[in-house]
Amino acid sequence: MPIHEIRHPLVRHKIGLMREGDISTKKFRELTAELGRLLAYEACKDFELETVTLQGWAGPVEVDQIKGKKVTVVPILRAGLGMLDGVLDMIPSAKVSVVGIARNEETLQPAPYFEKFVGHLGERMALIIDPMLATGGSLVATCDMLKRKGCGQIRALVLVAAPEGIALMAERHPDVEIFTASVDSHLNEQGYIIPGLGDAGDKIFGTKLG
Ligand SMILES: O=P(O)(O)OC[C@H]1O[C@H](OP(=O)(O)OP(=O)(O)O)[C@H](O)[C@@H]1O
Ligand SMILES: O=c1cc[nH]c(=O)[nH]1
Ligand SMILES: [Mg+2]
Repeated sequence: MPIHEIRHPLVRHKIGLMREGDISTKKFRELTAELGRLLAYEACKDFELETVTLQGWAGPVEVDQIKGKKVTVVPILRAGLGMLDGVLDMIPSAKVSVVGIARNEETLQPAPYFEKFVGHLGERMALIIDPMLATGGSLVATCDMLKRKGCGQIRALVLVAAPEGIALMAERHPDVEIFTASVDSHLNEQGYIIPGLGDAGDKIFGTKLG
């Protein structure tokens, strides 16, 4: 399963800024959207082009256009919503499918609670978005759902990935390519990524207690 850790300086800089312990909700949210944009840019870089002829200002001109690519972006609620606007800035014609999964904080198992997929998933590439790939349970469950609906082309965009989650995806969904701003060190006993970002959902929505 290919894992693409994007080493572009803008990505390295922005993911670094997100690690500041007392970062504001506003800043965390802005950086999440910006990195969503940059990861989407990378995830589309092998899309096929075709040449079409337009009437330009000085006569006919041949230009490149993306060849009939149908995409559905799949945010995993809640935290995945933080990346959605940035990804749609890059792929404005994409349809959006939504999956709700809550990770049980004791067992770390994913508990799906919502799904609403667009049609014709067999013809679309799914771009799953979620800031955090920790144990991998939530991403594996989302890929399971998409494949049950007939989706055969899946990519995942995550801000930070733990080796444990990458390994689970390699075992369960080796065909799914993952694009990330950082492969981090490990998970702590509570299943949080170290050094990581903390609880991304709480930071995006401002629900952190205390
Ligand atoms: O790889 P995993 O071990 O499954 O953990 C990662 C998941 O946990 C977080 O969501 P959470 O369940 O906390 O929900 P939230 O987005 O509503 O905060 C995160 O956004 C991922 O979806
Ligand atoms: O480090 C982690 C792990 C799961 N979910 C998060 O938001 N952060
Ligand atoms: Mg959370």
